[in-house]
Amino acid sequence: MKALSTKDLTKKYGNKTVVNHLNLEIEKGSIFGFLGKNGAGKSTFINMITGLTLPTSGSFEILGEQGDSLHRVRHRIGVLPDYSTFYENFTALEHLKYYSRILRLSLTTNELKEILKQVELEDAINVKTKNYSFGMKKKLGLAQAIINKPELLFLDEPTSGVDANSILNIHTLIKDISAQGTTVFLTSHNLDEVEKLCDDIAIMNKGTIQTKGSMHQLRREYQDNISVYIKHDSISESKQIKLRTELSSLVKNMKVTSDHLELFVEDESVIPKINNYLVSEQINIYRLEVEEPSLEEIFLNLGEEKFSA
Ligand SMILES: Nc1ncnc2c1ncn2[C@@H]1O[C@H](COP(=O)(O)OP(=O)(O)OP(=O)(O)O)[C@@H](O)[C@H]1O
Repeated sequence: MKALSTKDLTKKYGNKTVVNHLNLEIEKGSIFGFLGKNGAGKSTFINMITGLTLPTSGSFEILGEQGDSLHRVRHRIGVLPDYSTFYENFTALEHLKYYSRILRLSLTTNELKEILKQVELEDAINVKTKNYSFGMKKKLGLAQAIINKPELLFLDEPTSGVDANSILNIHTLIKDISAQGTTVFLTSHNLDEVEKLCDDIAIMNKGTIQTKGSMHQLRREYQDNISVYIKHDSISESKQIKLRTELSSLVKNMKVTSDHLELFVEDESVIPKINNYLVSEQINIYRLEVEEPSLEEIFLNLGEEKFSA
């Protein structure tokens, strides 16, 4: 079952089409990465799905309900917006108490403190949010987004402005939340983060989806060459020459040395063939490493400018 599916979802501001007939399906239980350059239309898309702005045309279904009945599933959704605003004179705990009352959740003070602990705000529970840093506000926004144990959680840039240690903690938290069955919809300009966390990815460009698929599919689709490094026994000069000749039909490029091979292949299906050949030649292999292209390289292959936050 899908957690979210959109059909020709479109948003125009005046003559400008910001989201253009967008069709997207998000599998339940997945961590979905939604990427795109500044101004691609990501936040506008989230705003439509979470009811902050109305679509110009098209439709969507969220947690089994049509988009125009969003109010029926609102309590099953969590949202961390790009920028959260808080009452300056409220402490973090007062905020969560207030928010849990709005959502009619009967959470005890200890339960609320536990949520603040999850986002590493346990030392700042009683500090007024006017004294919070940008990163602390992000964490409080995250606490607010997960307070209702949502089935579908939207995270808009969850780690921007957050220090390195806290980023690791937030990644662990996202994985834990996902492991408990929550579907996570994540936007981020941090490609390493997306690569590390997300099962499926869509890349948006000028209001449309430029490409989508699992990390594995995208790698296969956009990689030019697969780099293979093989460390082996020391071999003689004549054996190196023989290797060069035998491998030339399998690989695109190669460097043959006495104790290792550096190969570039077009298709991973030739890797077992290379391995079998080395074994048949009684060359002992100590290490075989296949280097896959990173998400950043996939972007470069898409003809996109290098990403920056
Ligand atoms: N309320 C609005 N009125 C007019 N234009 C808007 C409005 N909101 C967004 N836009 C325009 O829509 C386009 C897409 O904006 P959006 O914020 O959705 O992009 P984004 O992909 O989330 O970008 P970023 O990564 O910078 O957050 C931009 O050109 C923006 O100026």
